[in-house]
Amino acid sequence: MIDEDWILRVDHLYKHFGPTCADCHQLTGPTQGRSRCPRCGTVWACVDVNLQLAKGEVLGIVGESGSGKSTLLQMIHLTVQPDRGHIWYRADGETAHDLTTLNRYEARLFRNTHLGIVYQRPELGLNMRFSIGGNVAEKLLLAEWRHFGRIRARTTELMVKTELPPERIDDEPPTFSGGMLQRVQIAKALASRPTILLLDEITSGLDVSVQARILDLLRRIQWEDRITMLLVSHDLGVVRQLARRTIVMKNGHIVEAGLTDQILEDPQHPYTQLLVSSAL
Ligand SMILES: Nc1ncnc2c1ncn2[C@@H]1O[C@H](COP(=O)(O)OP(=O)(O)OP(=O)(O)O)[C@@H](O)[C@H]1O
Repeated sequence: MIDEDWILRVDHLYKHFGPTCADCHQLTGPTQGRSRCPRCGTVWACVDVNLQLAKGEVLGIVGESGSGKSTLLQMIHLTVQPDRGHIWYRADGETAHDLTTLNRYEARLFRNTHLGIVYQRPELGLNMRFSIGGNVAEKLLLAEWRHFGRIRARTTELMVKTELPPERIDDEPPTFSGGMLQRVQIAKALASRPTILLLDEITSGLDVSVQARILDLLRRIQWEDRITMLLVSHDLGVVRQLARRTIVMKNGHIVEAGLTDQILEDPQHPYTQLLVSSAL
């Protein structure tokens, strides 16, 4: 990737949960095979994480449960505050802004305008008591859309785009199937035309055929809208279908990064070799 091409850049990002002690760094990490310090109990969820996202690219993040993928995504989503490090965002032709310096109001507006997120569990991304129209409206109101007619028209447009029946605009999420709920989440995430879409294990737990249709949909959206995506999964098989580049996380650290095809063909780190052999 050309260095000047990035829209999002994460520099030396750290996040821990716990009191920390003098031995934390020696006792945790991929070499030790643990994120939790056995002396003080602190979990090192992300340690010195660096990455760049080019405009319009899909970057995969793979790693086992607890490797720090969701924490990284939440820091980029500005819902978890990093301990240190920077998250730079740069829109077309603009100067870069460090998102970690935004106050709560600015962060919320940025999140609702420029970012969309889809979770594995629909109840995290949707208000289950609001209709589909209400859920999309919630996101648009937070992005400072005010016109009821425009909000309603945008919702119908998004339902068509995500292959949901528009006549179900007033139905509530519990009446939809698992695959449809992921489409509703995608529709809501795309509502304000964000520049970056964050996807956290969104096909885990779905039937293979339903999973394939969701991945097809994302591929089409990425193609049509040129939207930048960060795709988190424990499954290299899912990531390979969408992401040209992939980073591999283990115990809070990035242990390998590169072109997905190259990682699959010639994994360098022993943990990646294990991931690849189990994905084949
Ligand atoms: N709020 C929190 N308080 C304490 N520990 C946390 C908190 N959030 C995350 N952790 C810990 O940080 C580590 C990384 O968690 P994270 O959810 O980012 O991993 P993950 O790779 O996304 O795994 P999973 O796919 O299971 O969610 C885990 O050990 C987790 O228990």
